[in-house]
Amino acid sequence: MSNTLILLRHGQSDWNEKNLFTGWVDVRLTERGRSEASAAGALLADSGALPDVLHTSVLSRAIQTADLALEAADRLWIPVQRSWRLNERHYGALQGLDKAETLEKYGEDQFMEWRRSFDTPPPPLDDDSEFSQVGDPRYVGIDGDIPRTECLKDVIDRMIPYWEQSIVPDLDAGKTVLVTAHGNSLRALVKHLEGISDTDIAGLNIPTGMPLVYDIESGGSASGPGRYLDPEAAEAGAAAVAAQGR
Ligand SMILES: O=C(O)[C@H](O)COP(=O)(O)O
Repeated sequence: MSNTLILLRHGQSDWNEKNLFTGWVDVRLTERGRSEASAAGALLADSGALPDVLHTSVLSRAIQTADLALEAADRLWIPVQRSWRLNERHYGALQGLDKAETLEKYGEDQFMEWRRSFDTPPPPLDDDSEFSQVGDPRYVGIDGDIPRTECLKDVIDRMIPYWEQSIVPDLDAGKTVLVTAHGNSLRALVKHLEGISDTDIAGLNIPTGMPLVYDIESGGSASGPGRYLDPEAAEAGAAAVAAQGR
């Protein structure tokens, strides 16, 4: 007997539209992002994948996306748990930089190493940067320090404990679980669920606002690969993410 897990990357954000590295900077959805989120909720309702519980990051773009999707699916009332462990990868000193300018300045290899390598973080962000999260009240009580940069491996290390301790128990209790999060925190979770290698994960891009559904066995293993509810739109969205900066 398996239970349903729905992964949903937030809709287009202001900084997605402007082509800026975002990470932990708390930007909001664009109008297009809001429509993507509502359309995702309508898809959930149409497919009968109605969430019983929501897990989100503590970043507004994921929270807005969940609210809009759940409104469209008439499930605004479900219980919610939020955790910084589902946040986007901290993009270090790249936060706030233009992706195309960064590609031009540092070249393809360095750009892709920072963007998609498994274990090379970008340079750390200074605490006095306008894009730093030091002092942000939502991170009071965070165990350990707020990251100043992260690679994908770091995201896996801080996200998997939350998966195991908070999300898997909901699935094991028979609930349909919606997780609204981010391009790289969801890449980390998909890598874990599908056993994707450290090398091959570089080729995986998660589109904005496209529900990705897994059947999860007791204990948290996926019974097969994830399936997008709208595979054609998801493929086009993933290609657009891959092409950012170009
Ligand atoms: O933080 C960001 O800039 C995006 O959410 C993800 O960016 P990426 O696709 O360049 O990793």
